[in-house]
Amino acid sequence: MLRLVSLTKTYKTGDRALSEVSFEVPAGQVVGLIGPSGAGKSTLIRCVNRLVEPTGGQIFLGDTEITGLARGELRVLRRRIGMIFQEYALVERLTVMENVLSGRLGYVPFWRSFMRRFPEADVATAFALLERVGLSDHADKRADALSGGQRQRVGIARALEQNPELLLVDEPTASLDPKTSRQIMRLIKEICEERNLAAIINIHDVVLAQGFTDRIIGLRAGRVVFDGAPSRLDDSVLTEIYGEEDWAQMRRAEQEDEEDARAEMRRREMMAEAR
Ligand SMILES: Nc1ncnc2c1ncn2[C@@H]1O[C@H](COP(=O)(O)OP(=O)(O)OP(=O)(O)O)[C@@H](O)[C@H]1O
Repeated sequence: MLRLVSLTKTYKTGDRALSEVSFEVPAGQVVGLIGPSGAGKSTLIRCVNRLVEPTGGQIFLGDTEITGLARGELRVLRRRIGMIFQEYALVERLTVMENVLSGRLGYVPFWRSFMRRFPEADVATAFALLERVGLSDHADKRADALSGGQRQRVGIARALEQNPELLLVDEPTASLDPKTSRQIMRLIKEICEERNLAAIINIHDVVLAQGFTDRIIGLRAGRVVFDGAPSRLDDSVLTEIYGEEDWAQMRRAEQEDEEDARAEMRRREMMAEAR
C-alpha cells in the first residue's frame, strides 16, 4: 500500500535526517513511529506527502510513485493522504462543520468553496463523520469554543472527509492530557480498522504507541533500528532506540504523569465528596 525504498533526506544545512529508510505498510495497519528528538520522525512523515522533498530513494502509494510526481500531480495525490496535526490546524472562526468540510477543498471548485457551498453528499458525509467522532451536537459551534480533545476529533473528521487511503498523523496527543490522549488514540485505531485504512503515527509516548498500534518502527539518528510488534518493545530495544539515559528519563516522566493523573483523580473525588 505504502512503500518506502531507501528514503534519504539531507537538509541544505547538511543535517542528514533520514538514511536509507525502507519499509512497507499494508492497508489497515497502524504504525507507531517512535524515536528520540531529532531522530527524523517528522521529516519521514513530511517526506511521504512531499511537504519535505526527499533527497534520495522512492516512495510509492499503491502504484503511484510519489517521488516522481510533478507539482500538479502532487496536488491530486495529496487528496489520497489525510493529515492529522498536533495543534489541530483548525480555522478557529469557522464552525465545526465548516472545518470538516474544508477536508473537501482539494475536490470542490474554488468558487464553490469560497461561497461555502458544498455538494449535499459532502455535507451528509461530514455529518456522519461528526457522529462517528462523537461531535454531532457540536456541528454549528465555532472551533474556538471546543476543548483540545474535541478539536482533535474535528481534525480526525476533517482528514476522513477527503476519503483518504492513508493517514499521516503527527504527534496527535502532544497537547492533550493522558486520558484524552488515550481516547484519541483509540478513536484513530478503531477508525483505521473500520475503514481498512493505513496510518503512520509519529508519537512520543511509548506506552500509548504500544497500546494503540499494530506495529512499531523505531528511528534513531535517521535510521530504522526497530521494526516489529509492540509486544517486542522491551527494555533492551528501548535502550537501542533511545539510548540509556533518554530512556530512563522518559520512564521517570511517565511515572510523574501517572502520579499527576492519580492526584487529579483524588482531588476530584474529594471535591465530589465535599459537595
Ligand atoms: N528544516 C530543517 N532544516 C535543517 N535541518 C532540519 C530541518 N528540520 C529538521 N532538521 C534536522 O533533521 C533532523 C531530524 O529532525 P526531525 O524534526 O525530523 O526529528 P523528530 O524525530 O521529528 O524530532 P522531534 O521529536 O523533536 O520532533 C534533526 O537533526 C533536525 O535538526
